[in-house]
Amino acid sequence: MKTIEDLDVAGKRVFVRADLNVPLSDGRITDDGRIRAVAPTIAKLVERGAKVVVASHLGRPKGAPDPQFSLAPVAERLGEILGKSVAFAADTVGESARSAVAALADGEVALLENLRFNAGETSKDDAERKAFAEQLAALADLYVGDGFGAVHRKHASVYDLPALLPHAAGDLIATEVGVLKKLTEDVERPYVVVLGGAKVSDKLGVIDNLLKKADKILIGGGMAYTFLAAKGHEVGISLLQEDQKPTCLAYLAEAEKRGVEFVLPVDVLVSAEFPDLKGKTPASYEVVGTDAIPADKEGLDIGPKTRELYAAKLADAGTVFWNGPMGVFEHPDYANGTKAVAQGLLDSDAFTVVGGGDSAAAVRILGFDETKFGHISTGGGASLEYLEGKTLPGLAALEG
Ligand SMILES: Nc1ncnc2c1ncn2[C@@H]1O[C@H](COP(=O)(O)OP(=O)(O)O)[C@@H](O)[C@H]1O
Ligand SMILES: O=C(OP(=O)(O)O)[C@H](O)COP(=O)(O)O
Repeated sequence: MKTIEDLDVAGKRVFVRADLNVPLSDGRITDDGRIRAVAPTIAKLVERGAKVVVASHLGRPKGAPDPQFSLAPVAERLGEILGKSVAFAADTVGESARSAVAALADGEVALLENLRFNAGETSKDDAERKAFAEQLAALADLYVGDGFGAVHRKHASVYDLPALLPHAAGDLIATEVGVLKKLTEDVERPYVVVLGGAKVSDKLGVIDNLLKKADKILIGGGMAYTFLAAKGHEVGISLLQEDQKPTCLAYLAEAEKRGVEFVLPVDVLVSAEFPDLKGKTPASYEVVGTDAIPADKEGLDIGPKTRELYAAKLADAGTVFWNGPMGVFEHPDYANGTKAVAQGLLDSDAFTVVGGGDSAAAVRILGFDETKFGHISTGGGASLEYLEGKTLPGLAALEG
């Protein structure tokens, strides 16, 4: 893979595909980790006299403009981090983008509006994706892929665009791949994988491969309920991937066959309502065993017994990979499971890797010192698929 040092960027328009998918609350950025992570690449290009065109997705808008997913607040924050103003284009490939790029002097930066406001970005139709990539290619001379969190997506700006322009990997991708590669080689054992979060359908599949590598797998967050339901428990109105129940049962059987400790929550915090994440008014919840979840309630965090159990399972770890918060950590009443796992990582002597936009944000928002972890990856799904040994579209495209 080429690096940005291999590109002659001075005076050229350089398209940087970043992952600036940061958590927002009421239009305010609650954690800027992903912006800080890619800023050194942008600063290096600025230093070398490039005209830098930055692009990213944010959230999952449905292929059309949706103001709640605008990158405008990110342009401002990126400018603060870089210490220079960042022009913001109100569209991605339209008049605003064209004029913002045309107005760039050497060493200046513009951020385009959310790539996913265009249906072509995520289209499953190759021709539609390529057509959008061609529109993006018209805005630049060179391409730098540095959106590690999105390299597992076969999307126009990640996969198709690098084929149209001379390209290289940015420094963030190089660092991420360097660390994660170590976890695919010989790891210090016991190797413990902790999985949670809300992107259940995306991430259940990776367990198949992790069963061949890990010594213990601890499940929490929204991921737990499909397993509990598969085992015949009532899960009320919790996150559930009904069609994946047979897969979950197969994983549990395979874990037993291989001697992998597969651990599910023994108790959870349940509520009839999703918490108020804006005002953070106190939640009303109860702690129940996972064999006693009421039919009209939703599981929103792991309970105190599970916190203790997971801390004990982490204590003797040699290596830990963790993706996905244990609960709806954005509300203080449901943050204790995530805190306990973060603390469990720090209390062990293990080499610890935390991956994922929300997991990394959770660690910082909950007050942990990020430098105490072995590595904080900007990608959750991306790092899991990398650990699976899969060819990731966004990395393969940079190799070609
Ligand atoms: N039990 C749960 N029910 C609903 N959402 C949950 C639950 N546990 C965690 N979450 C949510 O999961 C989200 C993060 O999931 P995900 O995107 O998969 O993680 P990451 O970004 O770290 O890869 C958080 O917003 C959190 O509120
Ligand atoms: O937040 C992301 O992934 P993650 O939650 O797995 O870390 C990336 O920005 C990818 O977003 P997507 O899962 O909507 O494609």
